[in-house]
Amino acid sequence: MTSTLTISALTKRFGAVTALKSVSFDVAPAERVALLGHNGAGKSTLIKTVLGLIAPSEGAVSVLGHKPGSPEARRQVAYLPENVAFHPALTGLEQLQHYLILRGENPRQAADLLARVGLQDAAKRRIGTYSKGMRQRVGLAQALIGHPRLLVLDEPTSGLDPVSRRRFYALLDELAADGASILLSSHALTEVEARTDRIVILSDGQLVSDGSLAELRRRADLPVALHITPHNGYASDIADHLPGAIRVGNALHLSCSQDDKLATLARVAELGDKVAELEVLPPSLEDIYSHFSGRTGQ
Ligand SMILES: Nc1ncnc2c1ncn2[C@@H]1O[C@H](COP(=O)(O)OP(=O)(O)OP(=O)(O)O)[C@@H](O)[C@H]1O
Repeated sequence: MTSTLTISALTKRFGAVTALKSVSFDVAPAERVALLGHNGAGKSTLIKTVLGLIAPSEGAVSVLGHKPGSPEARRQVAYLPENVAFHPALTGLEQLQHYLILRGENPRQAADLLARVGLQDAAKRRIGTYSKGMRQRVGLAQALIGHPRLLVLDEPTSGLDPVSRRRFYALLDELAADGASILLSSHALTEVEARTDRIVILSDGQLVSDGSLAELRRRADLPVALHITPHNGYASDIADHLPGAIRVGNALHLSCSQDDKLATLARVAELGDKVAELEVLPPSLEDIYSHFSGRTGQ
């Protein structure tokens, strides 16, 4: 199947700064790909290159076989920036009609587009009265003009509440089901985990990981944590039976590699009634992200 987006050995330098270092990946039709990375990792630079706003220093980008920024590519790509700005005095309907006219499309589509993003009831209200989530949805409605094959979304849900985020991703799911590809940048692995098919992680301009969350989890091979709550008086017995267990309050904490998980659980099972409760905690998404991005706390 022909890729919607192909990025081949893309390098971008700004003077002495190399913002992207030989980055390669594809986005297939109907695929939802999250682009993650710390501040300055190169996400915006990559997005700008895909949109044709800046040229690669080396390597190539192809959007449905076209050069980014070419009229053919622009017709098929839509972009939603992190902070969308609209004219506050225009209604949602007027703003959309204006964009449709600029794109040479029939302005009558405005009401349908607004309904698609759930803004039908607010269509005739001034955008100045919209919440951030509503403005973001106007942005998405604008991005839907002309049935783009690739949607490029730069931190589309930053500042949105959990319900608005869920609605936003539900709409992206519909678009992907219609065959559109989605490339969205984010800082939050937790947020994109269930909503994207693949996660690409950039770190200092390099692609450090590319795969589904399950693949990243396997590749990271981070330890599993076990939290054991002993029945009264058995903490010492359990600690003796499980070398490496550390007492934390009333519980005992233990960690083991993925490969040792079953053997460790078998050791815990040997303790029988001495154990009141057992919790098995796989590595968190943040742990996985930190592992690949080489950073913590982001
Ligand atoms: N026009 C420019 N001139 C010089 N350096 C730049 C330019 N644009 C980006 N850079 C540098 O390139 C690197 C990557 O920046 P970029 O904006 O792509 O990161 P990012 O991952 O989008 O970060 P953030 O999450 O903070 O938006 C940074 O070191 C940045 O300072």
